[in-house]
Amino acid sequence: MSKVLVSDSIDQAGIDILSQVATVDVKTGLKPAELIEIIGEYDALMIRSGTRVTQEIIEAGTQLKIIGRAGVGVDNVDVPAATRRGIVVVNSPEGNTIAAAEHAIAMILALSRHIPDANASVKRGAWDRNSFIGAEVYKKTLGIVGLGKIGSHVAAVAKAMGMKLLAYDPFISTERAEQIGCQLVELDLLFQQADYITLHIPKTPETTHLINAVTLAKMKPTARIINCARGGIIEENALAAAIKAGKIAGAALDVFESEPLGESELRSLGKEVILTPHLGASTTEAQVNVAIDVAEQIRDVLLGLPARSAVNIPGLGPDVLEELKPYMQLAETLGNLVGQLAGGRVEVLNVRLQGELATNKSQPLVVAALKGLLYQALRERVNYVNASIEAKERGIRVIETRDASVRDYAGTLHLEATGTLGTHSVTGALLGEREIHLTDVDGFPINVPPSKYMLFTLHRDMPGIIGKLGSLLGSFNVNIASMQVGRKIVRGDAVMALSIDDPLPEGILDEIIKVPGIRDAYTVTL
Ligand SMILES: NC(=O)c1ccc[n+]([C@@H]2O[C@H](COP(=O)([O-])OP(=O)(O)OC[C@H]3O[C@@H](n4cnc5c(N)ncnc54)[C@H](O)[C@@H]3O)[C@@H](O)[C@H]2O)c1
Ligand SMILES: O=C(O)[C@H](O)COP(=O)(O)O
Repeated sequence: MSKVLVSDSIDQAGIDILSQVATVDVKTGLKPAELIEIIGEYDALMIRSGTRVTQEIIEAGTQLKIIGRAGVGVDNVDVPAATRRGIVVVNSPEGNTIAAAEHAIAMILALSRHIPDANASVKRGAWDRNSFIGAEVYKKTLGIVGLGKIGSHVAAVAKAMGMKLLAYDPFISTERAEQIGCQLVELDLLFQQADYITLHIPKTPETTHLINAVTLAKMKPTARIINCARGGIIEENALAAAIKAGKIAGAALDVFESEPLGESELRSLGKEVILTPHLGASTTEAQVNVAIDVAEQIRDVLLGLPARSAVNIPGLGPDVLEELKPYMQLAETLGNLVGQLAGGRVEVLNVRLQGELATNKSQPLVVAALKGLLYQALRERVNYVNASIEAKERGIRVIETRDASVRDYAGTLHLEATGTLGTHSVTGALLGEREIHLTDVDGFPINVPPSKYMLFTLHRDMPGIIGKLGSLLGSFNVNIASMQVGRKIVRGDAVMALSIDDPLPEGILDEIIKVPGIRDAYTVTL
C-alpha cells in the first residue's frame, strides 16, 4: 500500500480520502532535518504553507510521486527540482479563493473602523469613543493589484459597498476588467489615486518588493495598503517607515517576508497597522475545499491517473484534462508503439494533431506521446511531468504540426519517429469516444485496436503469405488473436498487423523475415 505524509494541518476530509488508497501519517511541525530523514519512505507529501519543500527534501524523497499543496501558493515548493525528478506538484487553485477575498475585505473594514484596537480597549475596561473615529469606504477608490480569482471576488464585494474600482493586471484585457466593474490602469496611476490598495498577485521576481520606499512615496497620505497575497511583495521596513512618517495612513498584512513573523518594526505600530498570522485561507469551508481537492488528486496519481491541477504539467488544467483524458491514452499508446517500431535511438518525433485535435488546447497530447515514446527506456520513471525534459536531454527534436482539415475521424493523432534505424509512423483515433484504434501504420491504412502483444510485417501483397506466416507462428505455438492487412494497391506493398496472445519467442522474427515476400517484421509490447 502507498504511504502519504501529511506535514501540515489538513482537514480530516482530506485524510479520509487519502486513507482509501494509502497509509496516512500526519506529522506536523517537523524540522527540515527530520523531514529529510523520513521522506524516503513516502509516495506522496501533502502540505500547506508551513512546510518548505526544498531541493534537498525532494532528493531525499526517492519514492515521491506527488507533492500536494492544500492551497494556492506553491512558492514553498522547489517546483523545478520536483519537475526534474518527475514528481507531480498539485495545488487547489480555487478552494480558498472566497476565504482569502473575504479576509482582504475584512482587513479593509477593520482598518477603516479600527476594530482590533477598539475591541482591545473595551476588553481592557475602557469606553473610549473618540480615539476610534473611522472612515467610510463608500465612494472611496480601491486599487486592486492582480485581478485574478481573489482580486475579482474582492472587486465584486467592494463594488457592492459602493467603492470605485481601479485595477492593475498586465495579463488581463480591458474588457475582462470592465466586466468585473474595474477600470484597468497603469500601476503609477493606481498608486496615486487609490484610497485603499489591495494586493492579489503571486510573488515573482517582478512582484518582489513591488511596494517599496519609491512606490510608497507615490501614494496618498490617506492611503491604506492591504496584503493578503504573499510576504515579500511589500518591503516591510520601508512600509513601517512610511507609516511612521505619515506618508501613508496604514496597512493590514496577513503575510510576511519571513513567517512566522519575527522581530519587526510593524509590531510596534498602533491602530494604523493590523497584522494577522496568515489567516487568509483559514475558514472551515476553505480548509474542507482544499483538503478534498488536493487529497483527491493525490489519490488519483497514486492510482496511476492524471491530476487535474498539476502546476508542473503545462496546459493540463481541469477542463482541458476532462476533454483530453481519452486522447492522452491514445497519444501514449501511439508514442510507445512508434518508439518500438523505430527501434534504436529516436532523433526526431513529428506529432501531427489532426481534425478536432488541431487546437492549442491539445498540447498535453504531445507530452503524452513523448511519455509513451520514452516508456521503453525509462519505464515508470517517465511521466507527464518529466517527459519533455527527458526527451530534451536525450536530444529528441519534437516537431508539432496541426491540420484541422483531416476529417476521416473526429480527431486523429499521427506520430512519425525518425531514429538511427529509420523512420516509422503510426496514426490513431478514438472510436465511440473511448476505444483506441490504429488507423495507419507506416502509411498503410488499417483499423485495429492495439493489444498487449503485436506483430507487424511489411510484405508483398501476394497469395499464400498469410497462410505461411500463420503456419510459422503455429509451429512456435504462438496463438493469433486477430489479423488485418493494410494495403494501398492490390499486390503492392502491404502491412500486416497481428494481435498475438503471448510475447513472440526469441529468434522467431529472423524466421519470419525469411518467409518469401516478407521484407521486415517488428514485434511490440504495449
Ligand atoms: N493569505 C492567504 O492565506 C492566501 C490565500 C489564498 C491565496 N493567497 C495568495 O493570493 C494571491 C492571488 O491568488 P489568486 O488565486 O487570485 O491567483 P490568480 O492566479 O487567480 O490571480 C493572480 C493574478 O495576478 C496577476 N499578476 C501576475 N503578475 C502580476 C504583476 N506583476 N502585476 C499585476 N498582476 C499580476 C495575474 O495576471 C492574475 O490575474 C497568490 O499569491 C496566492 O498565493 C493567499
Ligand atoms: O496560498 C495559499 O493558499 C494561502 O497562502 C494559504 O496558505 P495556508 O494553506 O498555509 O493557510
